[in-house]
Amino acid sequence: MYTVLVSDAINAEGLKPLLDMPNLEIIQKKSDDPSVRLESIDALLVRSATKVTEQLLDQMPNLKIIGRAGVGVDNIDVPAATKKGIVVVNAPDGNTISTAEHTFAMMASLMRRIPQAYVSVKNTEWKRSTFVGTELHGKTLGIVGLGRIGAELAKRAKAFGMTITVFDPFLTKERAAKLGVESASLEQLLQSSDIITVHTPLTPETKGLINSKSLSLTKKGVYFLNCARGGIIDELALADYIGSGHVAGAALDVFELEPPGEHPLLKFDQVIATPHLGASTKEAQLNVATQVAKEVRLFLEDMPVSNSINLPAISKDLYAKLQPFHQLAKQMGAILSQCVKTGIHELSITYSGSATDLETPYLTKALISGFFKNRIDAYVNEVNALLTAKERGITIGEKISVDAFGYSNCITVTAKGEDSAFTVRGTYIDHYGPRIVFLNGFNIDFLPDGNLLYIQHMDRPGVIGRVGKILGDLSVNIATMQVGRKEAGGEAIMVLSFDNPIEEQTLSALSKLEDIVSINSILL
Ligand SMILES: NC(=O)c1ccc[n+]([C@@H]2O[C@H](COP(=O)([O-])OP(=O)(O)OC[C@H]3O[C@@H](n4cnc5c(N)ncnc54)[C@H](O)[C@@H]3O)[C@@H](O)[C@H]2O)c1
Ligand SMILES: O=C(O)CC[C@@H](O)C(=O)O
Repeated sequence: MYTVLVSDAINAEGLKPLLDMPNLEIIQKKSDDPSVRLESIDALLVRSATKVTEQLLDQMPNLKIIGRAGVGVDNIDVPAATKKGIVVVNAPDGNTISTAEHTFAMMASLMRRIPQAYVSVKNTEWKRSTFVGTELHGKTLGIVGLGRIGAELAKRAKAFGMTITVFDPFLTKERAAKLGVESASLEQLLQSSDIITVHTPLTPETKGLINSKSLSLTKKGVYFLNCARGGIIDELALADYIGSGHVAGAALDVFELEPPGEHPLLKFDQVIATPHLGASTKEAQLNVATQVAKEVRLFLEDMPVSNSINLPAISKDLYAKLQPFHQLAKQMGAILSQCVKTGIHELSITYSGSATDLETPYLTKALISGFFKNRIDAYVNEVNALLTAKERGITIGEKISVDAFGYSNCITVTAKGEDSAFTVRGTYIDHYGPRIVFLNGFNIDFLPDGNLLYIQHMDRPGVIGRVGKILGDLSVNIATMQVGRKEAGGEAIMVLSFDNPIEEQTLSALSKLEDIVSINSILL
């Protein structure tokens, strides 16, 4: 049974993928509502109002996924979520068109003074000469950040006969040419634009990107737009430049603090504003809610998600290929963890044969998460696997090799400690399944699943029989048994599988047997 908390106003129809899911309860309440049992929540769905802070996450130990019905995740402490292994997904393109259209509407309104004229007419005035505007045609629009929204805005502005200058450090020449925009430095953009609009995410690099210094480079009479995030344009600096008459006006959909209340910028008649409405259309809200609900459902059904902020994107087709190896890698990590009881400082993973064609970094993370699963008292998954290893001083090495030891593919992992090393090798055989084919120096062949016993013993007559007898005497049924040795009379291993977990008294009885070197119970 999963519990999903929807803590912002999210389109109800869009939640259908979750509403249709069996064994799932949806609670639609604010996260600070005292009736909400935060500790029981598995998934949290938000827009921009809920601030998903580390403190909130600390109260949600069961939380596995946060879905943001929108683009910007600046209201979510993503590093804190990542550290806790919580997947963060968003709906990156569901509101692109709506936000681009809103930005365009704001630009046209700003230049033609439509909001001011509207208020005047409503006040029974008819001041035609007061509201003389400026055409968009022939003007240079400077776009800072040419991602999804910036690009859609550029298309619309071009249709209105505007010249587009773009500053985006990640913009390639090919994409600029394809969109018919001119790529420029921020300085060039500031100096040449008649209207400047920002469409970057709010990050430590973009906070205050437009500040007093940048404003001093702009043309007198320039206009500014911010329909991305409050804070990308320094609000007080902008207010100074509007106050001095250098900046002719601004259109703002977003503020550093929302709602802005009595804000210095709102005192200017030449500033128009909307209450963060960029994505507020029926279409966008349905799109983002559906997109994020689908993602959360996929995740809860153990399927790959495509729009995660802190997990690599894996398509359904790719995951279908990856899934058997993903499971194998997790099991190998868990086997290693239960066989190696001492501290380790390195996990070295080698992919061979056709396994090298797979998304190996993802498999490495799965293997590490399997390794930590029963070893530490924290939730470790692909999201925080590397971070967890780093925090515990474990170096991760990933290699590829052509030598697949006679198999078509294999994954080999070695855990290295102070003066010991333990190696596990696994393969996936089509139409047969996953097999562990090498364990701590011994060739072997067993299915990594269920309740296993790994016994290291001396290769002497009667050992296997004695193990069988003890288990029989204790009414423990052996499901399968595989043996392996390096040389006659030397050390050997046996791996047994059982229908039920092995009890402590069975382990104790087996460990007292002659010629037994060590016994490990492995639960997968
Ligand atoms: N007002 C609203 O309701 C609303 C709606 C949707 C999105 N947004 C905001 O708009 C932002 C952009 O959305 P998007 O879907 O276009 O995102 P996007 O990721 O497609 O585009 C962001 C662009 O910014 C560029 N960029 C990043 N750092 C930069 C920097 N330092 N200088 C210049 N460019 C930089 C990136 O290269 C990218 O091309 C979102 O992050 C969100 O905060 C607001
Ligand atoms: O939830 C909203 O309406 C705002 C969404 C918007 O700011 C976004 O980043 O997608």
